[in-house]
Amino acid sequence: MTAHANELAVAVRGLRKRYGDITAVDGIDLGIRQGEVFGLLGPNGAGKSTTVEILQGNRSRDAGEVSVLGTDPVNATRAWRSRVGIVWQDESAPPELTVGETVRHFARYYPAPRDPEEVIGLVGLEQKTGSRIKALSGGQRRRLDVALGVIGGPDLLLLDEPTTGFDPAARRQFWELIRRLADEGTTILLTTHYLEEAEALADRLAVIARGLVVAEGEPAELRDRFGTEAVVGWTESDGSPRTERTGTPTRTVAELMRRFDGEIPGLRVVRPTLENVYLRLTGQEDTR
Ligand SMILES: Nc1ncnc2c1ncn2[C@@H]1O[C@H](COP(=O)(O)OP(=O)(O)OP(=O)(O)O)[C@@H](O)[C@H]1O
Repeated sequence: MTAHANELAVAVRGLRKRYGDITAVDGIDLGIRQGEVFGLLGPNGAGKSTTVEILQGNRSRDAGEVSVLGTDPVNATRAWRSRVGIVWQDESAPPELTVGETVRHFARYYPAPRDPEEVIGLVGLEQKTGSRIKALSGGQRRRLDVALGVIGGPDLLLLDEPTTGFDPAARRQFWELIRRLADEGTTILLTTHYLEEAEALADRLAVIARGLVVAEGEPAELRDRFGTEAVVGWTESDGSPRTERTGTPTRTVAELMRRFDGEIPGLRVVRPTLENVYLRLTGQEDTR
């Protein structure tokens, strides 16, 4: 790949993957800078997991160039694997082991692991160090999975839908954990269905739909770029509600002011949220 690509933690160009007749990934380009939290956002079946599995070196691809920490995952070595943290859902650890035993056990797989007690503290499980895995709640179990993903001291952490099934409080606690890891300088790629999650965590995000990146940028930038239209609503003299989608809401309101000669009945101006933008980009917009 080019010299520029070497500065990126993850560089993907023209990635394609088919499963029989299904095109899961249809030519994806991605560039993830070192130290950033990058969100891969998209609806079910968009191709997020397939992409992450290819980056992990756990799935073959049909076409495209992929560089993860300067290496093609197809040529993954043990040394490379120790630099890429993967958070598995329900890492297979014996349920009879305690949290402390499990983290210390996994640390032995790595050449330069982090301190197990420090990692347990990082994920907020210090009160549970002596608890058996089978006694953990779902959210605590997920924190343990993250602890096992970072115990090797990775430069890059890959998280595939880390908070699916969490209640809102657990999700917020998990976000804090991700921010703490990001503050330490770990590059993080996370996939999510939740726009709120991508907005809360990601420095930049790519929206993917039908195996393609349909938009990429900072959350605020995407809102500005795709969300310039506003909906102006008002009530006509006969009481019927009206709405108009417009790129120049001020002009629309000025015209209405002239028409109503002052106060406009039921006036509202609604700017699209990032959620509206996302739904439009992924083709799920309610067009009523
Ligand atoms: N092992 C597989 N064999 C056949 N088809 C697959 C396989 N894995 C994924 N697919 C299909 O590829 C497409 C993309 O799936 P993928 O899991 O990558 O999407 P996703 O964005 O992660 O979706 P979700 O959010 O539902 O996990 C889907 O149509 C899916 O059904």
